[in-house]
Order: sequence, then C-alpha cells, then structure tokens
Amino acid sequence: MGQIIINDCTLRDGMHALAHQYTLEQMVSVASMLDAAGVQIIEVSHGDGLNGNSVNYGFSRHTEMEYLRAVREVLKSARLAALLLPGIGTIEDMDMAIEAGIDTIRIATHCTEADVSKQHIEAARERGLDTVGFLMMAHMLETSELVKQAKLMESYGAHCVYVTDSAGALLMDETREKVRALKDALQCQVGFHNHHNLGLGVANTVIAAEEGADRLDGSIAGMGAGAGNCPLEVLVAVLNRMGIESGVELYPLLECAENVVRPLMTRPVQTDSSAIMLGYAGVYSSFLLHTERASKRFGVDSRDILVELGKRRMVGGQEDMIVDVALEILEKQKG
Ligand SMILES: C[C@H](O)CC(=O)C(=O)O
Ligand SMILES: [Mn+2]
Repeated sequence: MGQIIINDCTLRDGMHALAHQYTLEQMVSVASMLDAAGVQIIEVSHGDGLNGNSVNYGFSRHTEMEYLRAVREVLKSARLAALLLPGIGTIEDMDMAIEAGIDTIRIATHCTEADVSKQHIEAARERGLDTVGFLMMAHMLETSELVKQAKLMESYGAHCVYVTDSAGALLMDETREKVRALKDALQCQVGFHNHHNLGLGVANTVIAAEEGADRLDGSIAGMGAGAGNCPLEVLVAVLNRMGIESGVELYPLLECAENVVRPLMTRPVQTDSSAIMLGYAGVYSSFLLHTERASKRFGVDSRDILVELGKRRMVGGQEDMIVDVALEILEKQKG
C-alpha cells in the first residue's frame, strides 16, 4: 500500500450542510488547522462546485475567488483543490480558480456521463493541474459499467478517478467490489468519496483503503451533505489503529472538530431520519436541505419525498424535481 492521500471536503461538501454560508474567517480557521495537521489536499468551492451559485443550488455568502484566495493565503503545505461539474462550472471558472491558486481540480460527472468531462479534464491537464475524475452516484451503476466510465476519464488524462458514493448508499461488499475493479483496470490512481447516511462512512472508506485506494476523502466531524462525509478524525484514528500511515496528525483534527466545526453547524450533521432515507432510497445527499424545505412548505413527509426521488432515479442537477415531487404527493394526499 503506497502513501494514502487525504482529500478534505469540509470546506466544499460542508457547504451543503450550511446552505453555502461559511464566513471567510471560518474557512480560514478550518483550513489552517487542516494544513497544520498535515492534510494533503483541501477542497474549497460552492457545494455544487465552481459557479454553483444560483437559484437552483443556493447562493453562497462569498464568491469563490474570495474563498479560494483567503484559504490559499494560509496554506503552508497542503494542496488547494476545487470541484467542477461540467454544465455548472466552465473552463473560465477553472481559470478563475487557477488565478486564485488551486493545484488540484476534481471534475465531477454523473457516473454514466464521463464523456462530458473530456474537455474539462484535457483543459486541466493542459494547464498543469493535478486532475481528478469524480464519478458521482456510483451505486447506480453496475461495476463493469463503472469501470468503462472510469477508463474514459483516465483516457482523457485524469491522474486519479474516484468511486463517489454521493448517496451514501453503497454497502460494504459493493464498495469493495467497485474500488477493487477500478484498481485492477486503471493505471492511474483511484479515490473514494462517500456519505455517512447508512452509518458506513468510515467502514467503507477503510475498505477502500484495504483495496488500495490512493486517495481517501473525509470531512471534519463529517461536515458534508446528508449525514455528512466520512468523518476525517474518526478515519485517521482507525487508520492509526490499523497501522496504515495517513500522514495526518490526529489531535489537531479532534480539536478542529470539537472547537471549530461542530459549533458552526446550523443543523446537526448526523444520521437522523431524513439522512438515513437518503442512503436507504439512494438519493443524492445534497438534496437533504432542499427536501426539508419542500417538506415544510407543502406539509409533506420528507421521507416520502426522498423515497419517490429514489424511485425516479433523480440525480444531481434535478433539484427542481424536489418541489414537483412534493406537490404530486400533496395532490395524491388530497385525493
Ligand atoms: C456536487 C456533489 O455534492 C459532489 C459530491 O460531493 C458528491 O456527489 O458526493
Ligand atoms: Mn459528497
């Protein structure tokens, strides 16, 4: 097993949990602690990636240029990353992020749509970035098909391709199978990102490590969409116990979780009933707050909305369907 690279998502996936409202001071204090702890990559973007600022996804408190620049200034050794979803973010947004000082770009597509990442991955490589492909909602695709999609990203020039369990729906054997298959089929690195909706955030990430995943994602105190991401401080504690070197110090992460991240949560990031339903029904974790808002607005049980979204196999970008589904359920209830 080579040196694992930890990619922290507190300041990007964590944006979902805060409806994209981090202050610059909060970002800077989390980033400095992560950097001092030895975290290798720190991701900063709107929760839905560069240029996510919109009615559909929610407006952030500051511009991405402001967030990225503020964090860049305090990093001493960590690489700065941004996430970009083709169709939301453009190559101009990538250039803005390069100007702000990113080293790594992660290009995310739905797991069946790797082909839309070609232009962005190629552009990132031309610009000299550490370039990552991120195959979202990986639970929706048979492993053999996921491998084909991953190979496409590799062929465009990705240095690493991720199995991304956006819904926190993967079971442990499924995680093992998918990560193993990508490791067997690809020459480039393989990464793993997940959500803790079924309480498997750490277990599945450890399985990914056992299967040789090169990059592992986590967030402090899980700070991410749904029940959050794999909680990074717990992951590091478990890896330490297993004798797997992460290069990251445990105590500063514990302090960051206790003193900085948990106190700023406006809604606890936890495996509560809505979050469990995300994993159970296989729904994109960032739909959580949108669904709870629709549930309140129309008086419809958020669990029913999530089950229906799962049945319809809704994917990222279809946030507008949450209101449609809530209204349909309401109509049915009225009889
Ligand atoms: C845009 C999404 O929040 C990306 C991600 O973290 C996931 O799919 O999970
Ligand atoms: Mn995520």
